[in-house]
Formats: sequence, C-alpha cells, structure tokens
Amino acid sequence: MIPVAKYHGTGNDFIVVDADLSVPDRRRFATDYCDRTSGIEGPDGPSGADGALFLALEPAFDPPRVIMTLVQPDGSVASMCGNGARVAAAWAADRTGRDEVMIDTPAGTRHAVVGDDEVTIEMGRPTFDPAAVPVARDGPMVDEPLAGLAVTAVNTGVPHAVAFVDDVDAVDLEAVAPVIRHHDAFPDGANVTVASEHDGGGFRQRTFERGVEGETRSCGTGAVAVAAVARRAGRIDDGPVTIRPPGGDLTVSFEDGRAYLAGPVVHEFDAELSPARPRRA
Ligand SMILES: N[C@@H](CCC[C@H](N)C(=O)O)C(=O)O
Repeated sequence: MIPVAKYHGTGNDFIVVDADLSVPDRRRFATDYCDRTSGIEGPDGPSGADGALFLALEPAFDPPRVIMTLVQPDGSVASMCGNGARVAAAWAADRTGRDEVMIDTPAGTRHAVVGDDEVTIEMGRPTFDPAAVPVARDGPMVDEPLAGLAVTAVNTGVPHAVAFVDDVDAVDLEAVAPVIRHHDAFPDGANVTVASEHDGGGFRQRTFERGVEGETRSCGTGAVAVAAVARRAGRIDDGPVTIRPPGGDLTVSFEDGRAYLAGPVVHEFDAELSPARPRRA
C-alpha cells in the first residue's frame, strides 16, 4: 500500500501521489481510483476524483520545485491544470514550510505563492494563435458558430472552446459540449467552457473537461480562458476579475500579458491505496 492524499481546488479534486512511490501503471491507477462510484473512498464513502496528480518534490532548490504530472480519468496526461498546479503548490508547502514553489508542467514552469487562504499561480500567456491552440483555422477562431454556441478558441496551457451565453444554467452542457470537444476544428480536442455575466460582478463559469469527459465543479485553465476571452473582447481590463465555477470563486488577473489564478485549496483526507492491484483489477 502507498499513502496518498486527496485535495481539491474549488471542487476540482485530485488524488495526490508522491512520485517517489512506485506506481507501475499510472494510467490504470488514475482510471480506477478516479471512478466516482468505485474509486478512492473518503471518510464519507466513495469519492473518486477528477485526476491523479503525481508530484515529484525537489526540495533542494530555492524556491523548491515540483514536477507535476496529471493523469486524467481516461488515462490521458494533461499539459496543464490550473487547479492541479495550485494543489501541487499547497502540497509542497505542507512538506517544506515554504510559501513559494516552482511548478514544472509540460506547458512550462509556473511560479506559485501559497498564502493562508489562497494559492496563486502564474499561468503564462493565453494565446489565440490557431497553431498554438491548436485550431484548424487560418486565423484565430473568434465567435464562430459551433453547435449553437459562438465559440472563441484559446490556449491557457490546454485548449479551451469558450462561449459567452446569457445564462450558463440554460446550457445543456452534457449534450452540446461533446460536439465541440470532438469537432474537426480542434485536432487535439478541447475543453468546452461557457460563461455568463454575474450580477455581483465577474462571470459564472461551467466547463466540460477533456480527459474527464464530463463537467467538473471547477477548472482553472477554464477560468483563465473566460477572463482571456473577455479581455480580448474589451469586456474587462487587466483585472482582477472574479470567475465563479460551481465549486467556488477564483480570481484571475493579468500583468504584462501573463495571467494569474488565485483561489482556495483544501486538503480533504489521507488514504492508503494499492499501487499495483487497483480494486477493479
Ligand atoms: N481541471 C484543469 C484542467 C485539466 C486539463 C484538461 N482536462 C485537459 O485535458 O485539457 C484545470 O484546473 O485547469
């Protein structure tokens, strides 16, 4: 058995595994233990997760570094995860007592600051460049009609198809999102994010995630995507702006074109799992 920890960032939840521990088949581990009905169990029963975060801590550096690998429930490895990176920073801060951490991801190295109530992570520069999203268009995809939504394509570490609507609750995301997620325009697929203005300021957000193949309670790259598209359209300035997914509020701001994502992180519980014989083996 190996010790693991369950964390969430505004409801986007992860099984955290120290990468020093041997897990022979990470894809199978993630697929089995992330299952919402038969996966990892918490104090209140079956829990599951939106992904397994394998974290390799390098405490000798100043600030300490973490190499982050997110394996999703479908076995795919994500280039970036905003909430996962915030969880990785909190996990590293718990182990080192340091409040600054560098997170190495396939999308680049990101600087994180761990405060008492929030973890803030630098998220790089969102891009609308069609080759970088990627989107199969000669120029940026902006407000293109797809599956009844006006879609703008942006990469915030991973590709997002973003649509502003009057009311996010009126969108049948489970029906419409798979059409966009698998559309020919997106050669690598896309996360599908809808947003609407909130009376209290900022935007409500819902995201259907690639790799989870369903809606999650929060998505950090999606929150940054909403802010980036709103900023490009002149709806907001450099912020900060409050983005409101179902699982809790996030704050996005920009400085010199770089995005910053802030919000709470919760350490839910610790558990022990078999690394080699997942329960559905
Ligand atoms: N929940 C994440 C995004 C994870 C990656 C995504 N599902 C993908 O495969 O592109 C976040 O907080 O950003």
